[in-house]
Amino acid sequence: MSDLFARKIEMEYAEVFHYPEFFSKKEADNYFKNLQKNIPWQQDTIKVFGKTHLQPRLTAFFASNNLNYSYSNITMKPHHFSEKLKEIKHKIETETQHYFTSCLANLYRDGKDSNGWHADDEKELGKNPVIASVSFGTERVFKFRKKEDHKIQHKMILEHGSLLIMKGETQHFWQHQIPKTQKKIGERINLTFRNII
Ligand SMILES: O=C(O)CCC(=O)C(=O)O
Ligand SMILES: [Fe+2]
Repeated sequence: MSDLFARKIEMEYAEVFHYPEFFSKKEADNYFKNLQKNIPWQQDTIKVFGKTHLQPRLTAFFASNNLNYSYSNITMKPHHFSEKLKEIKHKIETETQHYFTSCLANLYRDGKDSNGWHADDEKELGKNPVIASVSFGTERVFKFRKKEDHKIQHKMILEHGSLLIMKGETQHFWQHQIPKTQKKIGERINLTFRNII
């Protein structure tokens, strides 16, 4: 383990760790530019209460196996990991000693793009999934709320170059979201590494 600073977030029935400077500013700038340009971003349609909508962000899915990832009525087929994505994955694996097969990438184009309340609790992620979430570009608010009492919330900022680890029972007890904002803001790229078996 290196001497990277991490803090454990004080939330009950959760194991959440935040590394605000997992990548240096320079590394994060380079990754942002590369990923923005080279990821094959797509915008999917999702069905909510029988109505179809465009998803409020762009996404792409990568895996080292050929397993699809399905959520919100979407099934994503994996692309192969690029060398840059492999580099990022390797650094996270070395630091955390958790290993990942897959990565869901999100591009939030501006403050109107968002990710609604959900838990990453799909069966194919296993019982207590470890999810490693890296952020590049404009910082955004990230919120948790307790599944059994939506008034119990925890709010944090995910900075350029930061890493957030969610593990243990977090997905059983908490949902998370990236809310929309009225602010005039730029793009943010998020990579969530997962183990899909
Ligand atoms: O953009 C983020 O930080 C969160 C992404 C997320 O929760 C997801 O893709 O499941
Ligand atoms: Fe999520």
